[in-house]
Amino acid sequence: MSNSLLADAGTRLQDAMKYVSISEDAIERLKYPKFSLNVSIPVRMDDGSLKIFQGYRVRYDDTRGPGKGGVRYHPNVCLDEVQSLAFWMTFKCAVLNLPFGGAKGGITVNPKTLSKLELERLSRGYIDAIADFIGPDVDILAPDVYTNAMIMGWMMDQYSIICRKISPGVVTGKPMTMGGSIGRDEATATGAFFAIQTILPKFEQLPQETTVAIQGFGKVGAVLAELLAKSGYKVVAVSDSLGGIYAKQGLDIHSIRQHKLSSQGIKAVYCEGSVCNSVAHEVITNQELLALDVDILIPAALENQITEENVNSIKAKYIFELANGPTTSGADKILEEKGIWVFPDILINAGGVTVSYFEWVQNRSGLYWTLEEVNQRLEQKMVAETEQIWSISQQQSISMRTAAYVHALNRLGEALSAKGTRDYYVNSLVS
Ligand SMILES: NC(=O)C1=CN([C@@H]2O[C@H](COP(=O)(O)OP(=O)(O)OC[C@H]3O[C@@H](n4cnc5c(N)ncnc54)[C@H](OP(=O)(O)O)[C@@H]3O)[C@@H](O)[C@H]2O)C=CC1
Ligand SMILES: O=C(O)CCC(=O)C(=O)O
Repeated sequence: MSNSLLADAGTRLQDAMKYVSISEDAIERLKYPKFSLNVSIPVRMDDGSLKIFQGYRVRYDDTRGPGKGGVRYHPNVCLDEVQSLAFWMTFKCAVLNLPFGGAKGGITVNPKTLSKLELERLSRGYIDAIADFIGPDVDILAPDVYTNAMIMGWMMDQYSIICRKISPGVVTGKPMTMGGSIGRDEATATGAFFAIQTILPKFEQLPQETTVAIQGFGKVGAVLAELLAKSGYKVVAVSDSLGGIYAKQGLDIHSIRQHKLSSQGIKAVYCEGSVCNSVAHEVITNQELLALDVDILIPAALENQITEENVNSIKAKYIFELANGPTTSGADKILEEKGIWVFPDILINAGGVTVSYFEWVQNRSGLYWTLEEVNQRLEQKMVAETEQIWSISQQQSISMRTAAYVHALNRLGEALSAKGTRDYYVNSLVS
């Protein structure tokens, strides 16, 4: 592990290693991504010019099943970030005991500058470039930052065209009309809600006495904000890429969400409006939001938000990580010393991939479930794994993050050892 974000992610492995009895060979294997692909994607722009975009797909590990993970469109996407996101997917799928390994993809692009047709050509071009390396039994895609069901639909369609057969199982988070699962759009937030509702009673923290600040008001942050507000929590601050708003008495999340959703711009894909201009409230920066004196802080945007530089300003009692990798390992240690509880990404945001798994199962069986069935199964899994990680944390006197890695490592170690030694030397699924 030589580069920074992945190296930082890897320190979590080192911390957890002390509490598991799996082979050194298995740990050594898990320190490196199994397979990283970097592609150039040519796109004919609306003005007739040709633009080349950089795309990535990383399959970090596929010992427990096909690679699984989202695709991010963002100007800062790079190989190091995608490898780190794929690392986290590996442990997340093991935490939830899903029959998947970890993968992730991305394109370096500001998608808000593209027209809908350019976005479609880019998405189809990405699949053309990586088609040999993905598949329903190889590596399965899904949405992440600035990608959505519409984009997943284009990707699934392009893969089906290339394979000359309808292949819904290659992508999850699709539109319902193309084999998507009911409940997937809200699943990451719903899963986090189930985990929060399992954890807070252990601290005798009641919803109506709990203030919440949420950074990021997209597919996961906005939905969780609304779920929490509906259940009596006081959501006092929310933010997006342009800044945030704060109201001591609590925000009207439903109206703010409606404002954001109704602000789809002329490009007709991304919301151009910000929470900042949705209602008349005190406007704050993202840094100010992180430092608010609230009970719960929920980072739901990007990685590296709580760092050694700003950690001492954090006043929340509990941090629930809805984003992937929002807390650096250095900041984590300081939060622990300060007695702030951190509930880790690989557990808290795992509801999305769990319902992606349900979607993949439904695609394979051809039988589609009701929202009640999806949410019942999601709740069962989130509550069971949250309780198990809580027990490990209490029994071993370790943080919830280290406990989550211990839980995942035990499952990964078992699978690696069941495979024997060949897998340590041969990338069997990579031709
Ligand atoms: N979607 C999923 O199923 C899952 C997502 N996650 C993780 O959750 C996080 C959010 O993903 P998702 O909601 O899907 O993404 P979206 O693209 O739907 O939303 C991202 C949100 O973050 C905001 N944002 C972007 N940059 C910043 C910034 N620098 N500071 C503050 N806010 C910012 C965006 O603002 P604006 O609206 O102004 O663009 C937007 O509100 C990511 O870390 C992702 O990896 C984890 C598991 C599953
Ligand atoms: O639904 C999925 O497959 C993965 C979602 C994702 O990218 C994530 O959990 O970070």
